[in-house]
Amino acid sequence: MVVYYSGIIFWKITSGLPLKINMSSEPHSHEQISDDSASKEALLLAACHEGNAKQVEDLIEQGAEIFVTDETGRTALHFAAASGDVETVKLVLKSGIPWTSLDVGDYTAGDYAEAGGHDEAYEELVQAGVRAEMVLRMFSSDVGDKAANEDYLTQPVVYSGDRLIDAEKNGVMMSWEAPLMELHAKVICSKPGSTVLNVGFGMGIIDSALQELGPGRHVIVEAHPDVYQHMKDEGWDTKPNVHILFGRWQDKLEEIRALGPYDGIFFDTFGEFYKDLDDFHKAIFATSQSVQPILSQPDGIYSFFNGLGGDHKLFHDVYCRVVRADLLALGMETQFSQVSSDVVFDKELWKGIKRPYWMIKTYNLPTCTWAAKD
Ligand SMILES: C[S@@+](CC[C@H](N)C(=O)[O-])C[C@H]1O[C@@H](n2cnc3c(N)ncnc32)[C@H](O)[C@@H]1O
Repeated sequence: MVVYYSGIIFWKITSGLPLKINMSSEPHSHEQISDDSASKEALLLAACHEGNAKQVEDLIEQGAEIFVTDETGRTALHFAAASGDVETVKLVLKSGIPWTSLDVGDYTAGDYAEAGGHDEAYEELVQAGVRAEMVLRMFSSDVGDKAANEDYLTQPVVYSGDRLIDAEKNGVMMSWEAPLMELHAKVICSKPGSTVLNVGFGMGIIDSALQELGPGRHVIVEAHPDVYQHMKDEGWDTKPNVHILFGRWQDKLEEIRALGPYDGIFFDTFGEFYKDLDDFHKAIFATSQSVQPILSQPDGIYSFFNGLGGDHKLFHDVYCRVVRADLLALGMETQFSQVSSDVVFDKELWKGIKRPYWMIKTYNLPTCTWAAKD
């Protein structure tokens, strides 16, 4: 953890500007840049590093290319963020450098702002991210990526000690999440006898925690045949208060509804995208004169595994805002409780896993309740 968050990043920020500037492949190849313009780019990155917005503006006007990186992949945005000067950050963003830029060490501009203790610059980056995501969705397709989820569902998964992994060695679920799942269970099952719904069984960690809390009815939706078999091997199909719906939640909505409404709902699937999560929200919170929502009103509580943007804090912070705004549009208010997730910085934890899916020291546990009606 120390190396990831402070060691390398600190070295990078204090290392100053490397003498050599590498041009990114777009919009110009290396060969297209003359010596003269390359020195303008060096000045531009230096001005960003100093947080000198006026000089950055002048250099851009003089034709300095903004889409440059240094030899460690730092963009003008990384340098502007490191300076902490909000005007420079704004200017660089306005000039087109994406808020999602990563350097070769996989650091965002947000990491640089944070390492320097520049809260305002960090906030500017978050706001830029939220705006960009909101605009992007206006142009993106309205269809969730069914193919990716079906791909996952047709490949075998394996239970191996503290983890459930798919055919490509992605961690579908890992036991380090157990303390989080226990908290999620308490959030959605606040009293014995509750009717609860969990979408995605995985290792059954949240379902075991829910059972401890004595729900009256406990519905579990699971789509993977190997996971379903595992559930049966463990006797989940014979527990008196448990109903298993085997299939994709998208195909089980009628049965889900018939077994509800629910006092508590939890959602944690795999191989799905933000669009799928948003679709799930639309399905469970939708109200109309003829149809009651799947989550009971007014006291139902909803939560979900909040791994959104989980490999970069800046992406995660942006998506916490995006999901909160989307939920509010559906009549739900969201509170995030901060829970330490420091354990994920233990290198041993991710051994054998293709890609760590959570690399942030604080987990934002969402509790969503119906917003009061005026
Ligand atoms: C991350 S795991 C859930 C872990 C669980 N929260 C626990 O405590 O162990 C995700 C589960 O969702 C299942 N899944 C993936 N896509 C699904 C879908 N469309 N509908 C229902 N289940 C799905 C996966 O097979 C997997 O078992």
